[in-house]
Amino acid sequence: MHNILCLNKISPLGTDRLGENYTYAAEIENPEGILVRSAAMHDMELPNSLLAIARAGAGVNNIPVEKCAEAGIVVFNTPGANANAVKELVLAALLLTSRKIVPAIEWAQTLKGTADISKQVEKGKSAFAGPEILGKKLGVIGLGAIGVLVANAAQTLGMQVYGFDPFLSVDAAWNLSSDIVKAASVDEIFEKCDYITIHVPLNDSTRGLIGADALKKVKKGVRVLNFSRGALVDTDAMLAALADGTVAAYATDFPDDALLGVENVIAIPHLGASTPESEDNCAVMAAEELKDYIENGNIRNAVNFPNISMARGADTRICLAHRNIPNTIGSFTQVCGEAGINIENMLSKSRGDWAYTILDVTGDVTEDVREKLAALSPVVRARVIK
Ligand SMILES: NC(=O)c1ccc[n+]([C@@H]2O[C@H](COP(=O)([O-])OP(=O)(O)OC[C@H]3O[C@@H](n4cnc5c(N)ncnc54)[C@H](O)[C@@H]3O)[C@@H](O)[C@H]2O)c1
Ligand SMILES: O=C(O)CC[C@@H](O)C(=O)O
Repeated sequence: MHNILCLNKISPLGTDRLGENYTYAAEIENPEGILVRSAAMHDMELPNSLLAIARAGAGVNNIPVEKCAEAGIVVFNTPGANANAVKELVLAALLLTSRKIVPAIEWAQTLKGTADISKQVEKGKSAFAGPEILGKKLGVIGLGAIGVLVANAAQTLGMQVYGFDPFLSVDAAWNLSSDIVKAASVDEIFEKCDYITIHVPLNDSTRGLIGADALKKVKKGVRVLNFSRGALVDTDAMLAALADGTVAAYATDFPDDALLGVENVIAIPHLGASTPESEDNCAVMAAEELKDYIENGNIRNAVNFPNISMARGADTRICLAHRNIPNTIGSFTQVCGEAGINIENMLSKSRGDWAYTILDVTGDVTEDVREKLAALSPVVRARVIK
């Protein structure tokens, strides 16, 4: 029986995929896998039993990814599985930041029980007028799974869309409408666009992407949308820009105390991925990634080890997570050779500092052999699957 710890509520469609050999719960002894959404894991003690963490979602900034690699724990995410849900909320936010819909609805509610509501409506509505998005310039920073969908959809709504992504993938380039203008720099987006939406991961190089410097370059009255992570936008700088009218409206999926209650801030409680469809998609993908890794040692959609999959070709599989340094594979074959183990099939892949090798073997892979492999200095995890 494989134990899976669920740190957040995970759609049953996903947990059902694990099958009868799995037990999953919010509290469980010796978990081999963790299923998580946004739960903060940086201060969590990682049990020795833990082989993998699957993030049912895109952002992995809640997980200590490098610490996991050092411990031989593979971290997965579910690329694109919630992208449409986020795209739809971003489209809503384009309109919410334009047409003052939220304060207008709140104001309309205050009319309840008062006299001659239709007259008051006609008199009061001018306070909530706002521009159309048709023909306006939208800058999309980050053209991954979400950014591409947002860019293409906004273009079909009649916006002039500028995109910026210095690491654009080939897949994203294929999916991006040819009408999207390629911005030469992020500054071009800041300088030209009436609306800016960010769809990049939070990391050391993107933290504070929209801060005081960026807000000095933007067009007056720009509308900013942040459905990626709160810390991508410097809250103090944003509050100053809202106060002096540099930013006409800021829509964020990541409210903080300083933003709540501020005029022209639309604060949404992290609802980007909260649709049944995306919760199902993410849970299914995460569960399948975890199951294939636990049962076969295959890696699909990891963020700290290479993707690597091989059909099972012998009774016993040895999986080695290791540092990407010379002569490591030679040391594996030497240990196997000395133990009389024959390697039938082998696959090794690297990703930056880390690598992963699968050996399908015949012969008796004893615990002693596994320990010898685990003791090799580049190896962070040696696993035998029979
Ligand atoms: N609000 C929500 O509920 C919700 C849901 C899903 C994802 N997210 C957030 O959105 C982010 C993006 O999700 P995704 O699925 O599109 O991820 P993705 O990995 O498919 O795309 C991210 C893109 O950002 C690009 N990028 C990285 N650094 C950049 C930089 N400095 N400038 C411009 N582009 C840069 C990458 O090249 C990549 O194309 C996630 O990391 C997550 O934080 C939020
Ligand atoms: O799980 C969620 O609700 C949010 C997920 C989202 O922030 C992500 O990064 O995929």
